[in-house]
Amino acid sequence: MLKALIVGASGYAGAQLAFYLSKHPHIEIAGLTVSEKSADAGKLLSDFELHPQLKGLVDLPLLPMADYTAIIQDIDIVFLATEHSVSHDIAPYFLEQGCIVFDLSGAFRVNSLGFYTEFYGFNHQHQTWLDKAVYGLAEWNDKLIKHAQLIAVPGCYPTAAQLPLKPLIAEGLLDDTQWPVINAVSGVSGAGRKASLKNHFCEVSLHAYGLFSHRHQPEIATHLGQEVIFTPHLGSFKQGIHATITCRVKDGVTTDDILAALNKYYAHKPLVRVYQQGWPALKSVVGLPYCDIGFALKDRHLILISVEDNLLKGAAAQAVQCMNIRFGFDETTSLI
Ligand SMILES: NC(=O)C1=CN([C@@H]2O[C@H](COP(=O)(O)OP(=O)(O)OC[C@H]3O[C@@H](n4cnc5c(N)ncnc54)[C@H](OP(=O)(O)O)[C@@H]3O)[C@@H](O)[C@H]2O)C=CC1
Ligand SMILES: CC(=O)N[C@@H](CCC(=O)OP(=O)(O)O)C(=O)O
Repeated sequence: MLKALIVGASGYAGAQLAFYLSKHPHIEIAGLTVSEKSADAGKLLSDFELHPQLKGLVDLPLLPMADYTAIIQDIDIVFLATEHSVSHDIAPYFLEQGCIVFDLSGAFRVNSLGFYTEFYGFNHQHQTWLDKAVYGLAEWNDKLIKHAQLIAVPGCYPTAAQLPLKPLIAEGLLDDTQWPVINAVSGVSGAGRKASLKNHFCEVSLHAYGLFSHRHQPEIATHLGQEVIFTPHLGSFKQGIHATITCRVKDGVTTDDILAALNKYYAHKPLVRVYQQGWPALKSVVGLPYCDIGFALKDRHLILISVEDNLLKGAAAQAVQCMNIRFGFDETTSLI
């Protein structure tokens, strides 16, 4: 059995990770941690005020992240389900101890120091680890993930945006003079568990945010190798991302070409489901680890629809998928 630690276990992504790991036949949860002064330190993760859905499944205490050396004993794998700057600060410690680290934050996703100053508001101090980090878009980077020590699990919006576009770019079907336009709506859990007026459920109706400035735009563009226009929206539902992506295809490209490209890359990838006709709705993926993709083509105008659960394929499920790939387990172990 491999021993895994989840840092930030009381958060939305951390609790989902704990659920998956509790079912995993090759993983033992060796520790669940929160911040040193967390109000939840000492409680069980399944406490009635935290994640009672895990009662009887993960009745483990949340340890305050005070003494790293005590926590790190015999740990093979660390999941960082923490805010970007926290992951940035603590990942090197675990890496230097030889742990395999899966970071769910954005702290190691783009290899550019300036990107962090501009979009994350902190100066990145770990160029060496940025150089070594592998971007965990599981369906596309499995060969690199297999040998990585630090896996930067993609953002929730970037996963939903890139999975439908990548096959079309790889097959040269898009007219690259027109940037794909990605409009995506996320549920409120995308903003994490900590309450604020901005993501207070009663205050949210449906609004766009981060116009031309959201940090996921450069993440998407970097890993697609294609500029995009990306506009995130917040909707009044709990979980899920629905992305509508409008692009222009090259002259002569047909519906069959689009379908053939999607099937070529995903027919044997169990966590991406391509609709052979029609397109998916959010309800088909909420609570499940899939990204579902459909499309419609009219003349040279293509609309791609992709849906995922932001906390699952957009975070915890993709992290576990990466771990399964990294350690040679079946990709879907404990996920489906
Ligand atoms: N929510 C989503 O849809 C997605 C989230 N992500 C990323 O995953 C990460 C976690 O997100 P999410 O679960 O939503 O966040 P939450 O705010 O729900 O949870 C954050 C967790 O981190 C803990 N924490 C805070 N500071 C520290 C610290 N210094 N040391 C240890 N633990 C700490 C919090 O507990 P406490 O404050 O009590 O210490 C809590 O357990 C973020 O980087 C986010 O960007 C990625 C994709 C999707
Ligand atoms: C609805 C909402 O607020 N979503 C978050 C993105 C989700 C997230 O946690 O960011 P990462 O995927 O980069 O880790 C945001 O827009 O900042």
